[in-house]
Amino acid sequence: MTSTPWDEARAAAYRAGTGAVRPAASVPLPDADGLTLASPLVTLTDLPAFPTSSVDGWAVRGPAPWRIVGRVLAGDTAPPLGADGTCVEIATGAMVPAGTEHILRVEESQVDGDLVAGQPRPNPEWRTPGEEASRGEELLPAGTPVTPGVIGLAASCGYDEVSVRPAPRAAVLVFGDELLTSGPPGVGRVRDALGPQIPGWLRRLGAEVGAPVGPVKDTLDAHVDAIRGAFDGGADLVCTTGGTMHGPVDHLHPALAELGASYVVNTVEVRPGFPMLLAALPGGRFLAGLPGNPQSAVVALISLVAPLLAGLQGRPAPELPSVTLGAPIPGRGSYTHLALVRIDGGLAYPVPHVGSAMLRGLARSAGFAVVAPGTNAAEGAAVPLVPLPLLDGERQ
Ligand SMILES: Nc1nc2c(c(=O)[nH]1)N[C@H]1C(S)=C(S)[C@@H](COP(=O)(O)OP(=O)(O)OC[C@H]3O[C@@H](n4cnc5c(N)ncnc54)[C@H](O)[C@@H]3O)O[C@H]1N2
Ligand code: MOO
Repeated sequence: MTSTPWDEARAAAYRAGTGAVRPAASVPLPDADGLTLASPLVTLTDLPAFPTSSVDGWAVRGPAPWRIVGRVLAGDTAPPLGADGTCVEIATGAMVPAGTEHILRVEESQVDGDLVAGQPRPNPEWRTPGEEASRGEELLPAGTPVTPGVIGLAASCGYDEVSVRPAPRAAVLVFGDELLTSGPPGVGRVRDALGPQIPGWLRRLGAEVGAPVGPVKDTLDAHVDAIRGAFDGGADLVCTTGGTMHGPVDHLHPALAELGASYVVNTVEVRPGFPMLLAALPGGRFLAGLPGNPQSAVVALISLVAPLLAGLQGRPAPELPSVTLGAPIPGRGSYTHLALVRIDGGLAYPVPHVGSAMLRGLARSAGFAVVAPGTNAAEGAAVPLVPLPLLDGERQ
């Protein structure tokens, strides 16, 4: 068993994902929210597609006063303004007639019978075709996550459907006979803190996830059956929790052998979370083995599953922003140390209650500061941050 350095493990997980990127599919615009562009978004028309009035007023030609010869509303096709000394009433969003020299705002005009007078502003009060983008121009690259803003942009430049990478389908299997699924923990028994938690993280990383399954009985047969069942149910990725070590009832490794899996990563030189693994199964499917200790499971999720899912969705590899530490964080010898931090006044501070079996520190953290192997990070040092995949507003 060769352990992989943490940054190499992240890169290997991303490569594995890109090698099995989800096939592109065309979906109606409203269904694309949260998915990923499979091809660049190229505008199908000039934006705007026609000269468009920015104001309500009068489209005028030649010197004042102008005789009113018509009216053009948004949606109309405007006939040309043929003669000097004429104007048409024009609405915001309406097509500007050819021959228009100025648009005079209604509130800055004087109307007397069928004559209009006033001083137009010097700058054009309309948008010219192609001002925002020219037909055929690339607006967004492939790999862009589709947000409501992207959907709006696609609609404005003519799309009914977009080509996207569908969400990877993930399943969560919880291992551990000691786990309770309701009520308070008691003697020898702990509450399952991963089944209720992991699906939410996976969704924030772009996966589609059903209800967690488990606790799966601590036998090899039950493990193999549960994993097979999850893949047969259509999962591209199965996340298991617990059983990653080689204790008397840790059956994950033997189950992987029985299923013909090959390791992408088998243990990582990181603390906490080192027994994490990522395995590839035939057909471009994956199993992520998250350690049973709850914080370690989340470390595995952000270390291996996040880059894998980015690759499967055709997204760029997640980049790590840099943070400045407000307090020192010791290293963990030859391992990468991922230390939970909260951000306060622009500085990152380690939080208490960060044992690998604990979630109290994690629940109030923004992410993990990365302390490189063989180093200690001093107060004021700039280090990479692996953000927890929180939504805006969830980060404290
Ligand atoms: N001899 C050694 N033993 C262990 C080592 C080691 O190096 N040598 N490493 C420890 C580390 S590090 C971790 S992490 C764990 C990983 O163990 P497993 O992935 O095999 O997980 P389990 O043994 O099933 O459980 C570990 C721990 O976590 C609790 N647990 C499990 N699942 C859940 C859950 N869904 N919700 C809440 N808590 C859970 C479980 O009760 C155990 O306390 O191995 C160490 N051992
Ligand atoms: O991965 Mo274990 O301590 O690293 O929880």
